[in-house]
Amino acid sequence: MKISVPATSANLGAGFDSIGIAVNLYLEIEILEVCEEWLVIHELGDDVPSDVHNLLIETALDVAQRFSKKLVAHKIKMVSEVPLARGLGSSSSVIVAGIELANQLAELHLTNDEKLQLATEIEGHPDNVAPAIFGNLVIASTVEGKTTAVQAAFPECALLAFVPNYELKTSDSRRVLPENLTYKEAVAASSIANVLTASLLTANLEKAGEMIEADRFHEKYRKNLVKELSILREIAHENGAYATYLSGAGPTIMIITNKKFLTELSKKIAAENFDGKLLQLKIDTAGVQVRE
Ligand SMILES: Nc1ncnc2c1ncn2[C@@H]1O[C@H](COP(=O)(O)OP(=O)(O)OP(=O)(O)O)[C@@H](O)[C@H]1O
Ligand SMILES: N[C@@H](CCO)C(=O)O
Repeated sequence: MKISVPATSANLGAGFDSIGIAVNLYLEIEILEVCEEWLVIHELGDDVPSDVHNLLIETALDVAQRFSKKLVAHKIKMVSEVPLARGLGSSSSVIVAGIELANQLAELHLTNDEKLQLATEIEGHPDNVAPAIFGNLVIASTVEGKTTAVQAAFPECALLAFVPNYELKTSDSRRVLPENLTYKEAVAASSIANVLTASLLTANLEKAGEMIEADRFHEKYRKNLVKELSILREIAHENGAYATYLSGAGPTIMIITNKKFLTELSKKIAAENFDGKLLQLKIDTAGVQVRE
């Protein structure tokens, strides 16, 4: 049996901790034979455990335990196209895969809403795990432990991601955020997020782009952590793009543009010779998938 989970790009600026999209890079796990001890075969480097301490197995065991079930240890093959700690939801992809692993092995028959509730409790916020489960665009809210989400189609466009050659852990990127916002600032920031959502749902990418870049929740606090952001945003503006935002906690920078500008925009960005990869991505509409 194989389980695949898409990468995700969270926040879209003003949708901080709430809005995310699924994109076409995948984590895939294959469940192989029963073993004495859990074994995860992967090529993700020495920092990613291959035993019971791998986040995949930790998540699956945690979920099984919540339903008073025991899982039999298996050998698992894990292959991931999702770069680690780059703002494309690598931890969420493995958490969603771990929930699905428990779901399949312990026959829990979880609904997507139940998977989302569990995934949000484990990840801490819903904006990556929700699109990883449902696919497409998801707008979600978690308040006092209860997660509510709405999935929708993302407007027709092209996505260009610049993935820098350095890691930025979500925990480090959250450390620079303020503890509190004033009431006035919170109202302003959430009103921008409301118009962003309405613009996305009415396929108005010009207005959505304005609202993405008007974010007041996180990018201004994080911009010094990702020096390429302001330069790429300027290039994107000069080349007709709708919006540029810090994908998740960064350092990946996502550009939303009309397909007709993609080639020229890619050339202009490549000319900057930044250390990293430029990826043309598409929206994944399927979310987590299980195949025999
Ligand atoms: N396939 C994997 N197997 C095991 N652990 C993983 C895997 N992918 C990611 N992780 C764990 O998640 C950590 C990265 O999580 P982090 O939240 O910092 O970044 P991210 O999820 O890639 O980015 P973001 O949440 O901003 O989109 C890795 O350092 C590793 O510990
Ligand atoms: N909303 C989260 C996404 C990364 O996990 C953040 O920006 O910190």
